[in-house]
Amino acid sequence: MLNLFARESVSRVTDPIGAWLVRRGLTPNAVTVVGTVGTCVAALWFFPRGQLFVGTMVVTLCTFFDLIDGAMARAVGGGTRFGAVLDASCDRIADGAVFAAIVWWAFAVEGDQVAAAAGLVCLVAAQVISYVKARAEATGLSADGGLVERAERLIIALVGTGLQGLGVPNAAGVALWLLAVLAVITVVQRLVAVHRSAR
Ligand SMILES: CCCCCCCC/C=C\CCCCCCCC(=O)OC[C@H](COP(=O)(O)O[C@@H]1[C@H](O)[C@H](OP(=O)(O)O)[C@@H](O)[C@H](O)[C@H]1O)OC(=O)CCCCCCC/C=C\CCCCCCCC
Ligand SMILES: Nc1ccn([C@@H]2O[C@H](COP(=O)(O)O)[C@@H](O)[C@H]2O)c(=O)n1
Ligand SMILES: [Mg+2]
Ligand SMILES: [Mg+2]
Repeated sequence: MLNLFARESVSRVTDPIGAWLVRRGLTPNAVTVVGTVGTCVAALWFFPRGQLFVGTMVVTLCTFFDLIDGAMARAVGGGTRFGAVLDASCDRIADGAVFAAIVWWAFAVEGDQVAAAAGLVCLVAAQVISYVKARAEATGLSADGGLVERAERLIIALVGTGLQGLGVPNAAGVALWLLAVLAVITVVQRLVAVHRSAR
């Protein structure tokens, strides 16, 4: 949804930043890798220590690199095929680290097995949502869209951890269960889209 409706407005902010970074000599691939490493290190450092609010802020900042790398690619004339694969692969690594760190927090710090279970569903469903699209595209089919694409998934999870970090009880658990349900629905939506596209 955000991919459809927010991308243009976000690009108005990110495109000038991307063009400026390119002029400074940075490459899209470097920004993709730095953002991914930053996201992984921040999530795996802060969340398992129970530092949810600061962790949410740093992870959020690092995920913005993913909006900038595409803007830089556009500034250099559309990017490369390797860059597109690197970007999508790094997204999967970052998503894995974010949800693994939240599951770790829920299980080891909170002792909340119900939230940890929801986090595991989110972890697997997030990977499958993207895999269905990638596999469909590799076969010449399409499977775009769905209720929770990557931006929505990150926003729901990070609002949950951010609010929990501010002291709102069960915010992360509620966000994880909501996201788990929406993510499973999205897997089904993408499979239906592939089926339609195959016909
Ligand atoms: C009181 C509590 C406080 C809590 C505060 C925290 C709240 C958290 C709030 C926001 C966090 C937002 C993080 C969102 C980051 C979004 C990054 C992102 O993933 O963008 C997605 C997309 C770019 O996608 P890519 O092409 O790089 O990746 C594709 C994606 O991985 C697909 O995955 P799938 O959906 O299939 O699972 C793959 O299939 C595909 O292969 C792959 O290419 O960009 C967009 O969708 C554009 C719209 C994003 C809208 C984000 C809204 C963020 C809100 C504000 C942005 C303001 C911009 C300012 C930028 C400043 C930069 C310095
Ligand atoms: N290192 C990179 C990163 C991205 N690209 C290109 O940008 C597209 C993604 O743009 P977003 O605005 O959605 O982030 C991606 O599909 C590539 O075409 C790149 O070339 N190198
Ligand atoms: Mg990107
Ligand atoms: Mg990306």
